[in-house]
Amino acid sequence: MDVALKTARVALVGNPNSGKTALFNALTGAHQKVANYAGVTVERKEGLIRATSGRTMSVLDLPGTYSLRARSPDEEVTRDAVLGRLAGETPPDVVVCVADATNLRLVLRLILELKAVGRPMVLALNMYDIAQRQGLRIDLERLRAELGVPIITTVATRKRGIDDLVAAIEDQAAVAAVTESQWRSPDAAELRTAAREAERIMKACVRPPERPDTLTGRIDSVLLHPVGGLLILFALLFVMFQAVFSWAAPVMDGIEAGIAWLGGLVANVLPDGLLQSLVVDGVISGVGSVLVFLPQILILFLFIIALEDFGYMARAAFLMDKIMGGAGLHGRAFIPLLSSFACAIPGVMAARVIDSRRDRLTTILVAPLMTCSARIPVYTLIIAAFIPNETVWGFANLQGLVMFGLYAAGIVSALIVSLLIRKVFWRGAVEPFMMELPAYKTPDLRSVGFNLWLRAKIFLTRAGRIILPAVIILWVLATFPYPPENATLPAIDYSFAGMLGRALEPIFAPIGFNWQMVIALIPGMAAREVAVAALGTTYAIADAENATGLLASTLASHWSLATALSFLAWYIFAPQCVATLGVVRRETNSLKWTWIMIGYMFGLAYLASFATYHVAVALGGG
Ligand SMILES: Nc1nc2c(ncn2[C@@H]2O[C@H](COP(=O)(O)OP(=O)(O)OP(=O)(O)O)[C@@H](O)[C@H]2O)c(=O)[nH]1
Ligand SMILES: [Mg+2]
Repeated sequence: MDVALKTARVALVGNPNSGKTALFNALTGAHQKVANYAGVTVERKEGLIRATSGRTMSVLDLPGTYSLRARSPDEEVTRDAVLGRLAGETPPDVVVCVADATNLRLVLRLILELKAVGRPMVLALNMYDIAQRQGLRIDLERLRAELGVPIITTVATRKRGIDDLVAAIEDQAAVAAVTESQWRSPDAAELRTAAREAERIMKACVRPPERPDTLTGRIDSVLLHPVGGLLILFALLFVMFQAVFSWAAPVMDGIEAGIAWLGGLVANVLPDGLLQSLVVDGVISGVGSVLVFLPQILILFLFIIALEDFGYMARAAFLMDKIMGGAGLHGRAFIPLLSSFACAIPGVMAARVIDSRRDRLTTILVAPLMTCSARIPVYTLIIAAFIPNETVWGFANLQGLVMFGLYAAGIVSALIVSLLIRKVFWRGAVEPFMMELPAYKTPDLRSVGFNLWLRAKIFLTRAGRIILPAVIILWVLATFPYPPENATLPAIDYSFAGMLGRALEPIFAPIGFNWQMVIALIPGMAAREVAVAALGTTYAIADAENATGLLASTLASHWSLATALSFLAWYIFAPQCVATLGVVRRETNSLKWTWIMIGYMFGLAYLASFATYHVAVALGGG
């Protein structure tokens, strides 16, 4: 077969945080996650390049690595992809080594290793904008001659140099590669030779920057200060949760009013009866009760995305390292745990950056305790209904403070649980922190905006794919069978849902849950925010007079404070998300550990709710 006609396969390889994914996105038009810290990409992602010549090539984005001598599962993915060891895959036709032009020293060794593999290669000198701003002088001609590979300078985030890069890749794709991958793990002497060679090339080709990045150092002396740094971290978190409540309030009121208006409108248009009930009590109340929380989720993500782009997250990891190490967590567990604030699924996957299986398991087991964004609707609903919106100590909003407390409860229990895991299952020292601190970058407004839009899309898609079907099923269960002629109780009491709720109620009565809550917990296993939708549906049907009222005020009139607090405690711990359990099963490759996680989380949830309920009742909250 003609080489030129075959779809060439291209692999992007390079150090962590060198801009591989940004380049992948620029080449393919994809929107994979890009952030300013090492270890963002943990699996291979494939895309298509359409060259101006009309040719298409497939391109692989890979996890970052410093060497082909892989230690952690994510680095193994890269090694195996480069060497063509993945099942059913041949080695790539062209390897594109993506280098951070401002940080060539480390990548040179990787380039030498990659050259030894013997695939046709292109070097993309990325972040060239920063190199130029710093006045870093790289002798490109000399470097090209030393390395014997074509070099293209790129600015992935601005899509600069992309056409040249594609052209260079096409040229290399025409070069016949050696058939066998020749790489084998080097011994100590070879490693030393390679390091010396890299150092020599570095000296020969790169002049130190005229305007070195002193800003990063100056900012770090403040943000990484052992005491001041931690205070700033906590202040940031505090402001974040205050903002989640105070900034979101007006928009949420608007959305709530819109949903109530829509419900009223549809109720007028549709005739009384089953269809009206399905649309108004089921779909609009249920889905609407979750949609209201979109502004809060976006505000939270605005903070997270901006801090990630700025380069703060790796610093936060550095600051937390002592505390995490004390609790038996690996230094590299921070990023997986941080990702879990969005959702435990990417968090559990991000644990692939940890090389020791035990440390990885510990991280995976506690990741779901981090407050994922699906808990926000549950937390906010209960807080809005039961915690007064008042200012304490003259500056802090009480609702924001409670939210902060719930997040803190998740973090603290993750630390305690990992400590216990260490005590019960294994001992031994944890590895200290080992992550490069990236240079600070001004967050790019367009990419922050775009990432927020992606978040909104994820949230809305969940509302359509998970919440909508769940509320429809629940509506059916809560409506049928019809009550008997001489019924004395509300109709829902005679329905399947009512029967189920009543049957399971005794299990949950000791922790203060009523049967409506029990009903909400069952579809709430699919995903946490479904519980809010389910409460919306259940109470809309059960409480027909109040149906147009807002869910928060309905709950406030039906639950005691103790019940509400107990429900919050339940949601800190309970493993209410089947998708996470599936990913834990896949990533640990062990049913045993999945069950251990389910068991300990339900156990903690029940205990915490029990204690919360009884303490609250004793203090007069019954
Ligand atoms: N100024 C500038 N920033 C860039 C450039 N390319 C990437 N970045 C930024 O560098 C950071 C890292 O980019 P990523 O694409 O996530 O890096 P990666 O190599 O995929 O990182 P890992 O997946 O963790 O290995 C992000 O903040 C990007 O916005 C560039 O050419 N110029
Ligand atoms: Mg990446």
